[in-house]
Formats: sequence, structure tokens, C-alpha cells
Amino acid sequence: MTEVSTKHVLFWFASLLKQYRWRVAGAVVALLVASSAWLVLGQGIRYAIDKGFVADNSDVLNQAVIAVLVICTVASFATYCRFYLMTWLGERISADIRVQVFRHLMTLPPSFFAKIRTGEVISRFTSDTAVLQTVIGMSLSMALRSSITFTGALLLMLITSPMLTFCVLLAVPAVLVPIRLLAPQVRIYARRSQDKIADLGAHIDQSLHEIMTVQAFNAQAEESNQFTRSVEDAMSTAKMRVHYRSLLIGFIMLLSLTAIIIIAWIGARQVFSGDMTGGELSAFLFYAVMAGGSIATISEVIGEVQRGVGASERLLELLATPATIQSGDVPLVLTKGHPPAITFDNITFAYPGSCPLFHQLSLTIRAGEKVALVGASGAGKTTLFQLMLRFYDVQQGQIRIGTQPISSLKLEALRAHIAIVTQEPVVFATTVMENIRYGNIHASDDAVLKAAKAAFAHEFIDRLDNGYHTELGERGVRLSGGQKQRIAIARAILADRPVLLLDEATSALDAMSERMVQQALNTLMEGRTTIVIAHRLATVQHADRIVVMDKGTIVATGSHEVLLKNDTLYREYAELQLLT
Ligand SMILES: Nc1ncnc2c1ncn2[C@@H]1O[C@H](COP(=O)(O)OP(=O)(O)OP(=O)(O)O)[C@@H](O)[C@H]1O
Repeated sequence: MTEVSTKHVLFWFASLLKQYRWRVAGAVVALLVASSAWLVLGQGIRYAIDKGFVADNSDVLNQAVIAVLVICTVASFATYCRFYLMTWLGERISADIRVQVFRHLMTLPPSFFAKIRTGEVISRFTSDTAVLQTVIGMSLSMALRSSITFTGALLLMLITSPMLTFCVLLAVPAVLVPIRLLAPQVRIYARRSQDKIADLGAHIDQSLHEIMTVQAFNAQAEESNQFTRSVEDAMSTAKMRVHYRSLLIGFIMLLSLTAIIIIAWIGARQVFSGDMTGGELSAFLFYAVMAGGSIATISEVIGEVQRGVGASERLLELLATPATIQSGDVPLVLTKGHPPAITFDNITFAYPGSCPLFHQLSLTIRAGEKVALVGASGAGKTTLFQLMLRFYDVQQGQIRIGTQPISSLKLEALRAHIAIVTQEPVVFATTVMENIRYGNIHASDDAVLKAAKAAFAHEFIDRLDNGYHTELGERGVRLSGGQKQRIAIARAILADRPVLLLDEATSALDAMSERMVQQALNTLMEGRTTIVIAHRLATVQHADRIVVMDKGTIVATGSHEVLLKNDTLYREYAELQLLT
């Protein structure tokens, strides 16, 4: 957890507000007009009492009332402008922060998302930015208004009665004590409170995504109990925050009201002794109440700003997370129809915080070759794909595409040349058409249809309610495993890239569809460098070469026939799968 100072956060807000400087200026002008108008009102009251009321002059009283009405109208209009502009700025800034954080998240490597829960990130987006929206839209404007009002009121108090103003100033340090003591507590509990809300977000995310497993194992009650405990936990932290905030407000209120009462008492004695007029005392008290009210508002705002700092800490933490995978600057240019060779040259790799998985592993896949990776679960097959796509970087050695080390290539260029079909096919919550088009966002509808046909997906898509325009629901819940796989294959076909990575691409298909998709894949593999991971040897018998892996090492390579003859591990696999 990084400690972020209030100053740092205010600077951040200022940098975000900079591009809306005209609106900020407008809000400040409106604020000044409104505050000045309210302050002038005090003078109007003084005039009305001394010259109209006390002097029994109804003409002056009428004029004073008209003046007061005009002042009120100006003040109300200025308040409308200030409120509108500041609230707009609050909404705008939190929207900008959401975009800024999302753009940054898109650049972070999978290792970051392996550590953090999605629900937590979502909560940071929604609840933390909502806090900032209030802080910028309401609290900062209130603070500014109150500071101006306070300064103005103090000045006018000074003009009305310097002696009484001096008494007021004596009370100011007393008000600062609770602010110093209690504001940090508010901030600490605000941050904890936001963390607990993030935990709730993560819990909801997990329970709802895995709802079938939850219900199948009759775990609804346990899930609900756990959630209730988390909610109560969040509640008790929020209670502490509210406690310190209320304490802060209460103390300041008590201190400022006591000061006003004492000053009114001194002032009243001055009126008795004739040192002050009744109108002067009324005006002075009007300003004193205004100044006291401003201090009370500022104290509330301090609590709120501390809450904002707590929320910003978490967003700034996300923004400060570096994208550990650094892009190179060499563009990768391949000639169409000339797929590249891929070389793993003496690579050593360990996942963060784990023991090394690969130790000086070397493997060369020739240009246009179809290589199958087989081996027990956990042997490191999928990891090789992840390294190729630079989701992780190797600690030693080099991976080359053609002759270029992938670390020197532009990340975007590297990935633009690789199409992958992952073990768990990914389907987005949009239409079939858009799901396939994800492989090439510029592809025409016709090209999408062609790809779907080649992946043997067209037939089932046609039978869906709305054909290619059917919405697939979150994570493609409306499709079977095999259907999802065919959508993923169609996407790879449409992407039309020189390197193809297939991770168990046909595992969820029935024998009939598998045969058809295998044909589609065979066509797709033509003229590309392909690496296929497969548990089922039947699907890889026709690969140019089979690489047998075990616990992060390559134990044998060769054709199906050669391996059957020479490699015991492969023979065991084959026997288990009745391929001998
Ligand atoms: N993100 C990760 N962090 C730490 N360790 C990981 C991570 N992903 C995988 N591993 C570990 O690395 C090893 C290799 O995993 P990998 O997924 O590459 O195996 P695989 O051969 O593809 O297995 P399978 O056939 O079951 O998919 C496993 O022991 C696994 O526990």
C-alpha cells in the first residue's frame, strides 16, 4: 500500500482539472459573486435596521428591502451557475479517471491480474470514483465557497468592530486542534472502508460467476453467510469513519458556537454602554454566524476530502503499477506466404514467486512446420504459448520469431502475427458476428461468414434465434463448449496470421465435429507455422513433429511412428489412448 499525501492528491485533481480551466474559472467567478452578494446582504440588514427601523423611516426601509431582493436574486443565480459547473466538473473528472485507469489496466501483464481480484478492480472503478465525484463536485466547491465567505465575513467584522474581531481570532486556534487530531483518523478509516467495499465487490463477482457450482453444491447459505460477515465487517469500519467525522463536526460546532455566544455577550455589553449601535451588533453577529457556519462547512469538507484521499490512494496505486513487459521498437515485417521459424533458445523461466519451470530449454520450430506438444498436465505447454505472446518474459535465454528476438519487437507487431485458440474458448457478451470479428475488426460481414463456415460453425449459428446477430450472453453462457470452441476457431481463421497457436483446440468437440474442425484446422495450418497442444494423440498424429514434454523439459521429439518405437512415455500415452 502506497502512502499518498493530501497534497499529492490535490495536485492530481488540479492536473485533471487543468483542461477544463474555463469552466473552473466560471465556477470560481460564480462563487465570488454569490459569496460577495451574501456578504453585502449583511450591510443591507445593518442599513435597514439603523436607518429604516430605528430611525422610523419607511422610505429607506422600502429601498432597503428592494436592494435586499436584488442581492438575493443575483446570489441565487450565481449559486445555480456554481452548483451546475462544479457538479459537472465532478462528473467529468471521475469519468476521465475511469478512462485513464481502464486504459492503464489494458497495458498491465497477466501477472498483475493473477494477483488482484476482478471484483476488487471493478469496485475501484465504481465506488472510489463515485467518492471522488462527490469530493470534486460538492466538497471542493463548498470548501472554496466557505473560505471566501469566511475571509469576507472576517473583513467585514473587522470593519464593523475591530475589538470583537480580535476576540474571534483568539478562538481560531482552538478550532484547529480537533482538525489536526481527527482528520487523519477519518482518512485511515475511509481507506479501510473502501477496501472492504472492494472485498464485497470481489465476493459478489465470484459467487455470481460461479453460481452453477454454488447451487450444485448447495452452498447458497454458506455463501450468503460469508457475504453477510463481509458486509458487517465493512459496516463496522464505516461506523468508525462516521464516528470520527461526526466527532470532528461536533467539536468544531461546539467551539465555534461557544465563541459566537461569548462574543455576542461582549457585544451586547458594548451596546448597553453606547460603544456600539444595535445595527452594528446585528451586522457583526450576522457575519460571525456566517464565519462560524463556514468553519463548520470546512470541517465537514475536511472529512470528505480525507475520504477522497483514501479513495484516490487506491486509484493512484493502480495507475502507478508499471507495465512490466516493455515493448521493443523493431517492427516485424513478414512476407505473405512466408511464415517465420520460432526458436526457444536456452530459455530459463519461473512464474513470479515460483520455482523455475524451464531450465535452459531449447526448441526450434521451422518455418511453416506443424509441431504438436504433448505431455502430462502441468508440463509447461501452455506456458510456452504465454512466453511467445510475451505475457511473461523469460529470465534467461531468448525466444526468436524469424531471426528477431521477440523482446526487441514492438509488442503490438509481435502479437499481430500470432493467432491463438485458448484451452477455454473465450466468448464475449456480444453478438456472434462481433465475437468472430474480434479476430479482425476491419473484416466485412461476408468474411466473418466465410470464417464461420470454415470452422464448421455456420450451421449452428444459423439455427440460433437471430443467427449471426444473436447476443451470446456473459462468457457465452448460451453456447455449448464445442460451439464456443468453433467460434474461437472461426476468430483465428478470420485473423489470418502467420503463426498459429492451438491449445487443445478440439477438446470440447464430439467425434463428428472434431473430424470436421480438424479438417478446417488442417486447411488453416497450410502456409503457417503452427504449434498445437493436444492431450488426445489422435488429433496430432499428422503433425510434422511431435514434442514430448515432462515437468518443464523436452524428453523426446519425432514423428508418431518414431516416438512409438523409441519413447516409453509417448508409448504409454498412445497405449492408454488405444493408438497402438
Ligand atoms: N500464473 C501462474 N503462476 C504460477 N504458476 C503457474 C501459473 N500458470 C501455470 N503455473 C504452473 O506452471 C506449470 C505449467 O503450467 P502449464 O499451464 O504451462 O501446463 P500445461 O502443460 O499446459 O498443462 P495442461 O495440459 O494441464 O494445460 C504448472 O505446474 C502450473 O502450476
